[in-house]
Amino acid sequence: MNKAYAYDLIVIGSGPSGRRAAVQASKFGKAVLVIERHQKIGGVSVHTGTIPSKTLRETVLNLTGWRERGIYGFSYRVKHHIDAQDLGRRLDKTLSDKIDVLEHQFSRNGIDVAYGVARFVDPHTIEIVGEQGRSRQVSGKAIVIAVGSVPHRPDHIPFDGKYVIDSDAMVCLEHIPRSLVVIGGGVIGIEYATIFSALDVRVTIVDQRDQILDFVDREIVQDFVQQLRDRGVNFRLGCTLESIVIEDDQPVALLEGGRRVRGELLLYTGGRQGATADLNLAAAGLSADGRGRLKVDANSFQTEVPHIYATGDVIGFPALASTSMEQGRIAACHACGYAVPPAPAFFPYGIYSVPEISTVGLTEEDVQKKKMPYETGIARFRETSRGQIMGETAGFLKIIVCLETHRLLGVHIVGEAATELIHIGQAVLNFGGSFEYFIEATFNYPTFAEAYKIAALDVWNRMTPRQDGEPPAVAPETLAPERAAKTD
Ligand SMILES: Cc1cc2nc3c(=O)[nH]c(=O)nc-3n(C[C@H](O)[C@H](O)[C@H](O)COP(=O)(O)OP(=O)(O)OC[C@H]3O[C@@H](n4cnc5c(N)ncnc54)[C@H](O)[C@@H]3O)c2cc1C
Ligand SMILES: NC(=O)c1ccc[n+]([C@@H]2O[C@H](COP(=O)([O-])OP(=O)(O)OC[C@H]3O[C@@H](n4cnc5c(N)ncnc54)[C@H](O)[C@@H]3O)[C@@H](O)[C@H]2O)c1
Repeated sequence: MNKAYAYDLIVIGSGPSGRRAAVQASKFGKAVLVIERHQKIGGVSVHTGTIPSKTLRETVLNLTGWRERGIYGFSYRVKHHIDAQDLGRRLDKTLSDKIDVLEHQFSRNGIDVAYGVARFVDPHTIEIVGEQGRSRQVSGKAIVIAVGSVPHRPDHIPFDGKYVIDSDAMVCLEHIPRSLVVIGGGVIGIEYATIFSALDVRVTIVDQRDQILDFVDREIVQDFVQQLRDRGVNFRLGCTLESIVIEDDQPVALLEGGRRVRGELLLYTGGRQGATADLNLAAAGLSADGRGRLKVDANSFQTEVPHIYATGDVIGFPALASTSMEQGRIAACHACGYAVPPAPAFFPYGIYSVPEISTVGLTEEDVQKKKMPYETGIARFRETSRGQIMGETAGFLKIIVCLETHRLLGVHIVGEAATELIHIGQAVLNFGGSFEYFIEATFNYPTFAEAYKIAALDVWNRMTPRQDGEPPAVAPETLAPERAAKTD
């Protein structure tokens, strides 16, 4: 242990990034303290965000029999009357198992945990204010701020926990509403909207933008939106929420231009903000932006005060549990004097809507903007044997390929297992591989992964000279030399 300070590393926050930072530093033999304001470790990810929402999704898919409807018809149900208690039961078990694993991880790695609100006294000293206002001070050679984020709650939204709620309240609903209005078609809004639509709840999604999920490839979003419209989800896009009133025991969203949208419950998911309000950042020589976020060096995650790092949601984009964990690990390595390379260029997005969406690399819109010569290949899941066995009637995988180098530029998937499948594309992309890898490699059969081969063949067929005199869809000079030779 460093003599001048009580701890080598103090981590504020026990979410994914704080946990990774703490465990990494303890593996280097450092004395580590994690400070957590809640009574259980885990962060947003475990208590109100990632794990609860994904558990809820899995419960809904299982109890409704959603995955079997392609085979047995749309009226197929595993359980006919699903109530909030049915949803809560699995959630309680998953969360208590998860917390147990995390607590054991901390104790076997010798990580100290202090429960209370952390605030800076000076750049190396933190006061921990516990229950009943009891406080103590600790000092650390290095500090990681991993305080995460909280839902953005604008003043004009009348949150009351009954008619108008934010995403934190979605994990403890006492009953399932018959209709739901979701304000905000970002990832959180879309995930909950589609999970509740799978429960036969009437859902309306309102967003001020003309399109939802604007960072996702348009062809994927168009297919996704069409699937949702087909099952009765309503969209009010390009509509800004002005205010909310309660009429006849129901919330009514009043939209710019006079439109009204009514439902039994209104979920507001208009973004999140960094949870820095209680940190007394000025005492550490730091300040946050208007949304509570901190600025860091993109490679080391150091703030302007070099021994203080910030990781996870508190630094803003991309604000994912997956990327937050990596940031925490890299920051701890840097703080402990261990050089690690920066994270690979492309990370995946997994949107756990019903159906799933996952994406890595450039979208078709990106390559068009960059004026790169490209070709796309598509595989429908219903064309894969695994898809047929599982009754998949929708969903597809799209690859984008550079015509000059044949390198894979992007992979975009909507449908079952998208969030797992994406990692095959991610590996090829980050290793700089060409799409021919998918053609030459042998895949397990039957699998959804076969879709990569089908999509790659789709590209290949369009690039390959035909023997019936018809020109190929893509000029032959775009073929790599060794490929052109093979087709002679
Ligand atoms: C509904 C929802 C679904 C999501 N789904 C996904 C998903 O499927 N996949 C994905 O990758 N990401 C998902 N996310 C995002 C993911 O949860 C976050 O990116 C992740 O939790 C951020 O981790 P973090 O370590 O930055 O902080 P957090 O998980 O936010 O944890 C921060 C911790 O710091 C503590 N803290 C704050 N201030 C103080 C203080 N002053 N003193 C002491 N402790 C403090 C908090 O109590 C909290 O426990 C989802 C988020 C939400 C809200
Ligand atoms: N699966 C995942 O990876 C996952 C899941 C959930 C959350 N997250 C993370 O959580 C973060 C927050 O997600 P989010 O969905 O709350 O925020 P967001 O910022 O992504 O989306 C908010 C949406 O609300 C709309 N909006 C805001 N105010 C509005 C108004 N007054 N009227 C109409 N529309 C309005 C915005 O146009 C935007 O589309 C994201 O950054 C995401 O990375 C990730």
